[in-house]
Amino acid sequence: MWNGGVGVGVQRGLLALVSTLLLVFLIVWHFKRRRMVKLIERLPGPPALPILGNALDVNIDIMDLFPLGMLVVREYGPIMRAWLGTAPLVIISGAKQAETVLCSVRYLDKPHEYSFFHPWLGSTGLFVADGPLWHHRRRLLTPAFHLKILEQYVEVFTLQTSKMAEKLHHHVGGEVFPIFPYITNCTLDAICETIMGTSVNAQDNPDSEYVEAVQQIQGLIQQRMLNFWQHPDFMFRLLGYERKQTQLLATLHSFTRDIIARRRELYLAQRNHTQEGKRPRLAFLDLLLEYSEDGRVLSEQDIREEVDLFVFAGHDTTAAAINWTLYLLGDNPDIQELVYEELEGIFGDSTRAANVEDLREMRCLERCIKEAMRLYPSAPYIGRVPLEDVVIDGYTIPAGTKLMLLSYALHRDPSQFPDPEKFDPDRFLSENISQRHPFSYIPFSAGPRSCLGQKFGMMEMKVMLSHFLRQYRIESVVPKEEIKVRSEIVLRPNDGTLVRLYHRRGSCGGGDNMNSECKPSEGVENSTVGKGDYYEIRKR
Ligand code: HEM
Repeated sequence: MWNGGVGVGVQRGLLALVSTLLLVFLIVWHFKRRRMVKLIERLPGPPALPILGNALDVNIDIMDLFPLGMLVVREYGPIMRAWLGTAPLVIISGAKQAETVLCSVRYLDKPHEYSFFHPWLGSTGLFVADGPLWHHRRRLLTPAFHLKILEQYVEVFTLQTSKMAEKLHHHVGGEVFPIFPYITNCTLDAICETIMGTSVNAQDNPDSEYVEAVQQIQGLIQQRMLNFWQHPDFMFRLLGYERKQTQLLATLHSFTRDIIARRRELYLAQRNHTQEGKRPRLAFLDLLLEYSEDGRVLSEQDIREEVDLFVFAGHDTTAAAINWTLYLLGDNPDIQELVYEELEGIFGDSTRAANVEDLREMRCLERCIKEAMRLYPSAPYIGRVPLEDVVIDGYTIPAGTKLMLLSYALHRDPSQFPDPEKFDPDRFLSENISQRHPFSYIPFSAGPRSCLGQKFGMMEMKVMLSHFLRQYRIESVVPKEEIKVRSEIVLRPNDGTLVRLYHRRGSCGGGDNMNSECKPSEGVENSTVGKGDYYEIRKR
């Protein structure tokens, strides 16, 4: 009886202590956040629950997120707030507001979620690094994307598209099939060959360990970003995802390390060649090897991280943009005919491959690509975190607040793009561009941290699309109003984009024909890069 009385007393005492501590914690927390909450609450935004904020509103199907986003930004305007639990999120969907964020070097850091890429891409690589480290890497890597260097890649893009066209051959004639997986494997082959100088043969061998690991790691990171309960490391571990990630990383990293080792041997052999005055620069990796010769500028690990980054940043984004352009052309046969006429004007009856001069002539195709990236930007949102308080459109946003630039909504602003859902490539005629705010269209982001691979991507898309459209007529099966997109890091079609294909060249079969005559482009022939070196590398 007496003992029981003491036990109850101790329990009550403990409860009172814990409650007091919790109360003190909540009061301190509340006062610390008071200024931030006050500033954020000045922004328009939907009503939020205590603690949960708007978390329940966004706990919906991944396909419904962007339609919901469109509704809220139309209701609350180009700068608005939401609460993800107790954390504020400022959503920007106006050109003027986007300009303030993207143009300032003070707001360059990326949100915490980007750190989920660290195990794969490292924490010092260009895409994920912040501050002075990012500056240094950006300066170092920019020369690798000089037009003269990119021109030599036209040949790779052509060869890979020829392969894709050949594989699509058996679908011709009215069968409905999803085209997106073909495009993804094609761009993966192209990026690996241009960045690492090595073919991964994703098109011939889509089930290879490396190809599967590239797809799966992106899926893991993607789902971790979207599901906040997987954010803490211990939860990620507890749910078994970390083990899976470690397995995938073993495959990915050992593959890249092996490539680098083999390429280094080749590089050293070629360097000796150079001393005789014949040195080619072949792949992006060669430039990195050059920087690392004395081990001071880039370490072995730095090189691996950058190579992995460029494979990641350069293949899915381009695949998605090619996919959406094809989808929209298949949905707008009259515009597809205009593109085909343009290509006929450039190539006539010839089945030769495109060269750099041809690419410059493809103005109608370029407008279609740009319009497709307006409606379906490969990177539908861009994250930033200001390092100090910033004033955007008259609102003070406290340092550390997560900013989300929603390009998907920005590109549908009716004040900049009247009748925004309509596919109208003429919006990109120069007289129409000059009427718009320069930040109303940002598929490659903008400002100092914009996409480094923009020219590379544009060139690749033009080569691949022109090659494809000269051979095939495409018909989209699902009308645009019924299209569902997955609101992920890269904007993918939910159904793989269902299409039908028809030959352009009747019974002679464009695919085979064009393959047989596919020559290295003039750009490569005339460039300063040593002729035939590409093939030399591939044979080895
Ligand atoms: C259609 C194709 C592409 C699109 C739409 C695209 C879009 C973007 C966007 C929106 C960003 C900014 C991301 C952010 O700040 O969060 C970005 C960054 C980047 N992109 Fe691309 N990209 C494409 C192709 C490529 C290619 C082919 C490469 C490389 C070969 C590449 C390399 C990069 C790199 C390295 C960055 C980081 C730049 C930095 O932080 O300084 N991209 N891209």
